[in-house]
Amino acid sequence: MSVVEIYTQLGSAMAGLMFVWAMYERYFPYQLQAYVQRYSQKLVALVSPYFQIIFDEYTGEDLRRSDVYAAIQSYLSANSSMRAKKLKADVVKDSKSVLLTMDDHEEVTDDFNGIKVSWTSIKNNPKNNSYTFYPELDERRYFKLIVHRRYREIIVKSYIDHVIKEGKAVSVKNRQRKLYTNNPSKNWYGWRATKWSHVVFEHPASFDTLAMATKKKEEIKNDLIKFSKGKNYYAKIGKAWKRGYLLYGPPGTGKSTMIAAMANLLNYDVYDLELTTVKDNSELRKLLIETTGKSIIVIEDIDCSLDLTGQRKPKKGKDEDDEGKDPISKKKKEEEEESKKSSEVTLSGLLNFIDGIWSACGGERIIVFTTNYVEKLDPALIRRGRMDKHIEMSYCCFEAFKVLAQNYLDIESHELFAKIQNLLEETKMTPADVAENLMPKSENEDEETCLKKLIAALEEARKKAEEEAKLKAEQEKEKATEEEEKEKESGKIKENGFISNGNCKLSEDSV
Ligand SMILES: Nc1ncnc2c1ncn2[C@@H]1O[C@H](COP(=O)(O)OP(=O)(O)OP(=O)(O)O)[C@@H](O)[C@H]1O
Repeated sequence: MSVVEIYTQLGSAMAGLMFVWAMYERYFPYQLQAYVQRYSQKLVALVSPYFQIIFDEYTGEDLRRSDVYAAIQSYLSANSSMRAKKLKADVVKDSKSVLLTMDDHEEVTDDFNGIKVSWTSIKNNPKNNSYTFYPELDERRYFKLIVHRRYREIIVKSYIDHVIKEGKAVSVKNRQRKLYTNNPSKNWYGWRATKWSHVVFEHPASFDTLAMATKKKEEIKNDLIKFSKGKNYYAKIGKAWKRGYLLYGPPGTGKSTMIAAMANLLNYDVYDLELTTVKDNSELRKLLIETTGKSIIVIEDIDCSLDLTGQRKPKKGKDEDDEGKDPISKKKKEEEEESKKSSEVTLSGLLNFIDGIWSACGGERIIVFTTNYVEKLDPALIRRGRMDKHIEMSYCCFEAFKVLAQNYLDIESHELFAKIQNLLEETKMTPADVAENLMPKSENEDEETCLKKLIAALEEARKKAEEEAKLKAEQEKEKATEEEEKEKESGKIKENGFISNGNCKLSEDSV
């Protein structure tokens, strides 16, 4: 047989096969095709020396995106970008870098201790969109891992763990951190539910720019780092991997700035929990479960968030209050009532949120409360173990000022520093106020002008404080004199044997 004849026969055989395949795809019932595919795969698996593992993108009854799939995707994106022929590009992190992932139906090989494995990313489109009501639900993506049977044990026991661990580390490095907040929203049935929504977290604060005494700052930093590396330690002592911080101090002392610095140091997400929009304890628990690991859950101004006494005020009878009211004010009152009762979160609900059995789900979470009035808080809420570390954010000291001078004016020392140091020792000024004075307001304002501005503000604050102290001392003196006079008066009456009772005077014996 000549070469030409061979090619002719091969060509017609191919054409015939393609025709049969097209007929099969088009006219063979879709359900039967699935059977054929399944059994042919089983047959291949029986004779093939390779075995395969499938990792679906969506798993579980509620079809949640699988963490394992995401980890594999990250692992392969880091390892395949030099080998895969077709890559997909995604922009990450401040739109500055590009993340390359394997495109659909691409195959790459990986090497694990000398064992060759093959990964393929597969996307199955629905066979026939017209059959399905929600075509996109039928789309399936998965990774297929193929490896020789003889390495089954090592792959199952070590390789997959290695891929997931590495992949998670890559995701953490590449991810954009998020700032979540809970917003009330109406669901389909009109019920109000509060849900997390997020924006990209981009606060520039860091421990370097945080104005605070160096020793205290280092202590907090070390505590945070120790916590973030403490997974095994927490497991060993049988404690959930979480830590509570209470930040207290006057407004403008850097409590919010400290939270941002914490998140940036640990590379954590931030969940800013607005308690007043949480309906009740079960909704609070739901929000907690929805938070992810590597996160800081913040409740700012906890003292004014809710009436967390653990006791609800008794509700008044409706008619009792509403009588005689016009419909508009009645409606207004109803709305007010609605918003008041909108949060029925109790102290015990919040305590459960912090360290109840549910709080252990997920792990690696920091809970931060901030308050301007620590003395107002229920001791149960802030006892050690719940709020493990209490940090006082106080007025600006000289060390903190030096950080601000470096941040705002790029200077480490100046002849006016000594004067500022003396003034800061005598006067209370928040870092926010110091920062405001140090910030140049125009191009003409150089460092000296800004430092002089701060000195003037400090002297003004000292004068005000002295006047206030003088006034207070006078008031106290007046009060003391009044009390003394009252005591003298009552002493005189007692001496005369009478106690004054309004208009009439009674003898002591008759009382
Ligand atoms: N310790 C600090 N270090 C650096 N900057 C600070 C510090 N304290 C305050 N600031 C500056 O003052 C501004 C206000 O501070 P911040 O919001 O962190 O204070 P706060 O204690 O959270 O106040 P509030 O109790 O009113 O919420 C910040 O944007 C920051 O620029």
